[in-house]
Amino acid sequence: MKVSVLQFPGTNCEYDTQYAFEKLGAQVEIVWHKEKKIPEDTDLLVIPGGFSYGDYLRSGAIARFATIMDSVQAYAAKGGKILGICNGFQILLEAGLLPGAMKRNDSLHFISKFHNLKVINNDNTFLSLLKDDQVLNIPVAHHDGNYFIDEAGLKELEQNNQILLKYCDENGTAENINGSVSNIAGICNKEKNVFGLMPHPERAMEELLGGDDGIRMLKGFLQ
Ligand SMILES: NC(=O)CC[C@H](N)C(=O)O
Repeated sequence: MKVSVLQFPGTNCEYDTQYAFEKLGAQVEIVWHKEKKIPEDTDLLVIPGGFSYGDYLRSGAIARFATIMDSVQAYAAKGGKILGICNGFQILLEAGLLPGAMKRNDSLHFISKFHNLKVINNDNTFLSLLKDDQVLNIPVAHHDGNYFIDEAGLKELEQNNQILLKYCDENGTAENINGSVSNIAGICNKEKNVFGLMPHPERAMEELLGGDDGIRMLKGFLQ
C-alpha cells in the first residue's frame, strides 16, 4: 500500500503521519506542494495537519490554490481515497472536496488536548474496523475547528450517512468543544472516498504517548 502525504509551507504533521502509516506497514512518500502530480501508484493521499501558509486569510484558503491541488482534484474525481487531518480537513473544505466551512473556535482559544469522539457511521473504509457508537480518545489541536454547514447541508450530510465522528464525553454523550454544528468532528463526501476530521489519529499511535486509538482508524485504509 502506497500512501502519499502532501507538504505545504507550514505543514507540521507530515512526519507524524509518515510514522503512523509506516508503523502500519504502508510505504510512504512525502509530496511537495509545487509538484504537478501526485505519484501514479498512490493508494491513499493524506493531507496532514499544520498551518499551511501560516493560516493567512483563513486556514487552508491559500493551500487550495497550490500547484499540486489540480492533481488532487483529479485523483478525487476518479475515486481515489483522500484523508484530510485537521489543516488537511480545512484544505479539503476550502477546495470544495468536502461540504461546509471552518470558523474560529467559539472560545477563540487554541484547543490542544486528548478528547473523546463517537463513531457515528462505520460504513466506510476509514472507520470500518470500529463499531457505531464506539468512543475513541484522540488528540485535538486547532483554533479553527468550529465546523459550519447550513440546515439544508446538515440534512444532506445526515441523509447520506456522511457524518463520521462527533465530539462526546467518555460515556458517548454529546460534548461540544468548539461550537461545531451538531458536534461534528469528521465527515466524508457523498461518494465516500474523501474523508476529513479535526482530531489527529496519527498522534494516537502509541500507548506510551497517551493512547493508540488512532491505529484502528488508519488501519481501515490498509484493508
Ligand atoms: N493541528 C492543525 O492542523 C492546526 C490546524 C489549523 N491551522 C488550526 O489551528 O485551526
